[in-house]
Amino acid sequence: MSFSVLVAALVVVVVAAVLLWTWRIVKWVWIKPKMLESYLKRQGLVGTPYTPLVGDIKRNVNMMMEARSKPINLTDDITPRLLPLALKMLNSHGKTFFTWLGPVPSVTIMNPQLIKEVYNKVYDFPKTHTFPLAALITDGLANADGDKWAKHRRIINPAFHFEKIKNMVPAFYKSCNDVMCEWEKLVSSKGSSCEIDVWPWIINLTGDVISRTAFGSSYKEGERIFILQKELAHLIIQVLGKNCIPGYRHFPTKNNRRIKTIVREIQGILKGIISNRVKARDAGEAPSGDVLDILLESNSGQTKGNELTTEEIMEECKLFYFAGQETTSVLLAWTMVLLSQHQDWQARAREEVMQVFGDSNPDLEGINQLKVVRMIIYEVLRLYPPLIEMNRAVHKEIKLGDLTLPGGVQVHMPILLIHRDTKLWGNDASEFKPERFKDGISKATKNQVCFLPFGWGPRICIGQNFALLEAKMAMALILQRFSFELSPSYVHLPYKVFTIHPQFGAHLILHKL
Ligand code: HEM
Repeated sequence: MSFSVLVAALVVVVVAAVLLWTWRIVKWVWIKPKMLESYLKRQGLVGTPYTPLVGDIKRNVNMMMEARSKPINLTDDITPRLLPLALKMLNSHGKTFFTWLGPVPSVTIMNPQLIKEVYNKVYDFPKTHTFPLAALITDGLANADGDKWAKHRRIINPAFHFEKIKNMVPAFYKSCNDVMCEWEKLVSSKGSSCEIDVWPWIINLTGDVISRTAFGSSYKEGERIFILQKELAHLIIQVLGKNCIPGYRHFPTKNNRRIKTIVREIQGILKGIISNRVKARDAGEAPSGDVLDILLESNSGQTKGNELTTEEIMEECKLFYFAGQETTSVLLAWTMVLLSQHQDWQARAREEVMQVFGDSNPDLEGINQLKVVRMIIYEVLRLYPPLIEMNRAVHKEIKLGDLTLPGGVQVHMPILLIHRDTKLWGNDASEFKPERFKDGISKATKNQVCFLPFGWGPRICIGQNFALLEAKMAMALILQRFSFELSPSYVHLPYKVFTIHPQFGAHLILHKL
């Protein structure tokens, strides 16, 4: 073959490859989104106009930035700050519409019947995997789908049975009590009251609880994971904004390099903890009853080939840190802020705690009797759900109520808007009224699927009993020892990181009782 023929062949191959890639990109960025858009519009659905590649990401960020630039009062509606685009669409087009997550149409639903269907059909509506980087902290059960999810859930379930969690109450007490003692020292150093930003303390408290309950005897190594996970989450949030730049997470930037180093270090620590535990089990040493032990026990009871690998157990342990710590800390922070604002409810909750425990240490039996505290926690979860929205993917055409959803779209459930929907909760939906939960969740919701702080259906939060017990223990101890109010320096700025954080902390004035 002559040289010129070789060059011509090469040129043909290169041109074909360029054409193929151009076609793929055009299809991804324009043809497919427009086909999906007309499919949805033919069914009468209204949506935002499609902007190639970025969709509504930029619009949403701009709206959020604008909302964030204006300070709000504690009594103001927080939804325009947190879900501005969904709220605007809801107000102008009703409860079902679509917006764009990049080139993917995201169909918002708020009807409890449809929501129930989506949550129940876990195989038809899997997780979305929109942000691959987020999987570095939330992989494992929360990110798995289909049979893999079912297998992991079956093996992990025993670790979160109430029977097991109740044995962790002393660990909850220890972590909460340590923080109370530190607050007492701070308050005493200033007389009988003192301003404290309780937010960082609460983050450490919940991290400490997970280190103790998940890794018991390996608590110190667990603490190091907690510190690294915190840094990792912070770095990932910075990179998420650049998600629409293809391959950005692989660029050798300072952030990306640090992310890789942290991931390696966490994996090294976890591998060490797990292999030491496996050795201890093999040597017949008594298990310590922490989450890891129960998980290993459940795993060893599986038939050959059905167990989780060490890598999979490591992923689950990482997830417990993030899922358990991030969510419970925001629940506690908003509970303290709202009880500072609603002093009448703070007094009622304290009265109940004092009636049940007096000056004694809170225990499981007493915690189960705390009805007012439970009502307050539910109401905080309704008004400030740590996860304000949830998404599911649609891979192949499926009916959902009267809609037919094509493969390639997503379903979006705006939990925060559903929790404040006056049609579902009454005209006082935006008010803090814990009494709506006095006869339990089913009465408050009139048996509709509209109270979703922990999700719903087979994938409902595996750690909800754990979180509620921990939150009640923390609140019982706080109410027993302190009264609290908002400090003049408190600025009410709820903003979304993964969950809703108090942007400038939670500055409260604590009075020693
Ligand atoms: C106030 C505290 C908490 C809240 C509000 C919360 C919320 C949620 C929600 C909404 C989901 C479902 C997500 C979805 O369907 O897409 C979920 C799942 C999950 N949560 Fe929680 N969570 C909390 C505490 C915890 C704790 C303490 C743990 C563990 C220590 C935990 C572990 C998990 C796991 C592993 C999943 C995935 C379950 C599955 O997909 O089968 N969570 N959580």
